Amino acid sequence: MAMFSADIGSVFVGVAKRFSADAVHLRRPFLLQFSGSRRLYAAAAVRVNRATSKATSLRYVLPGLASSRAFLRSFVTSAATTEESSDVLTKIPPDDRIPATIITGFLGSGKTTLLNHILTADHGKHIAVIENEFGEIDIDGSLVAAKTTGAEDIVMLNNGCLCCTVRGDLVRMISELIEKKKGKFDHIVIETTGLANPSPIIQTFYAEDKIFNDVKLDGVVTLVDSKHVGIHLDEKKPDGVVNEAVEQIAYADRIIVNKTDLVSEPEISSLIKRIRNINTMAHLKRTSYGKVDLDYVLGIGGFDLERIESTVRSEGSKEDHKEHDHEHKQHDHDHHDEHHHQHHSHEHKHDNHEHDHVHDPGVSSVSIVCEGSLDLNKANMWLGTLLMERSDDIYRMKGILSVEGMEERFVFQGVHDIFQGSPDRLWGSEEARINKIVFIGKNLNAKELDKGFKACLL
Ligand SMILES: Nc1nc2c(ncn2[C@@H]2O[C@H](COP(=O)(O)OP(=O)(O)OP(=O)(O)O)[C@@H](O)[C@H]2O)c(=O)[nH]1
Repeated sequence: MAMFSADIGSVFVGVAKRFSADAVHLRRPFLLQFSGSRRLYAAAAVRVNRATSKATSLRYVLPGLASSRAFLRSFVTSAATTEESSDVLTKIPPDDRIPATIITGFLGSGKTTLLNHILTADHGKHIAVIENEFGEIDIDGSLVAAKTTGAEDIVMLNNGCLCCTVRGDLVRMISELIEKKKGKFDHIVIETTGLANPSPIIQTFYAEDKIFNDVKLDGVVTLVDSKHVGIHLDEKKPDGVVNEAVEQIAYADRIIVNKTDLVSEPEISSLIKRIRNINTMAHLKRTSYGKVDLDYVLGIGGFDLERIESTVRSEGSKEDHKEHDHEHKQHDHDHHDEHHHQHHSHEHKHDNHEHDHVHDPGVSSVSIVCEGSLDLNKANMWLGTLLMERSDDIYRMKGILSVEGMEERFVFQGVHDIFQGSPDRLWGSEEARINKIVFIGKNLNAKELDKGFKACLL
């Protein structure tokens, strides 16, 4: 069990076990534990390390006192690797990390257009931009620079795709930005190449201490070219090769269906259905020339435990219309969303052949909604085993859980093998304890997930 040098004795911390190089299956439960009697908890954001026995980082996100969520703090642990014992040093920086937004989308989908829209809008933010151009000439960089008034800094990442060869450069650049310009900008926007798979970029924010300590991932915004995306979604890739267009949709927190001026209404509707089949969690908007409100793309808290509710509640809603833009307004529509949510979940559980008979390469969303309380040990075992065995295929997940003996709801989110969870508000005395989980991933078996989850209920 890990030990913490910081004064968190009163905090009951669940610690994931570390695994040796050849460990494929859990020897002990992947674990979150709670002290039912205290309202002070630590949550664990845990990177399950299957691939290496070298020291890596476990991350724990400490919500601080339950009443003061604004003090969400993070502390990083550098841990030894033995399974049974590890000395963990903790640092607790204040939660003033700089938010970073990833803008992705296939070639020509409108990423630079959106970026220019962001940079030229009147939002008072100082934005540092990281442009990833595939090739030696930074065409996008000059396009952005030419039109920019709001960018504090534009850094080019050339000669490679952010998702593979230049990931190290991304780390270096963000570190340099922070070292040299900290305080001069308050948001980072990263525009990926059209061929980037967002996953490794997302993981960089958790895997790299240098970044994690100073920067928090705010969200993944995916532009979709309504006119051309169909061809890319249809493209059959060889085994083991990802379809970037599908992946970009799957990882998104916000989907912007762009270039709607070039297609008919029925085409847009059919595309939105198809997108929803891949990702039910993201908010979605249709537009042209990337014209969306800035708070739709900046400050969205897509990886923020405190905002999970808005995702799982609105999950399944077809589209963000004007009146659904803001979270506080979405709450007015709870009943509607809830209803739709459950209905949607049902569809996926029993019929994966819905929605125009489209089969994007095995990437889909699965929702589980059911009332009851979980046996903690069983839930730990189930979730832990699932992540150990399937984390490559589970792109993103979010949920709100009811755990037996716990007065608060437990909220969590994950990206592959990174898991982050925390108790949040108390369950209401009259409130039905309804668990909600959404998975987005490859080859998900809805029935199996549903069965596995329900077997953890008391
Ligand atoms: N008709 C139409 N054209 C658009 C729209 N949005 C962007 N464009 C145009 O589409 C072209 C590509 O837009 P960009 O913003 O450069 O797209 P991108 O995703 O940055 O492109 P890459 O960097 O090549 O991946 C440009 O000529 C834009 O002016 C739109 O909504 N409608």
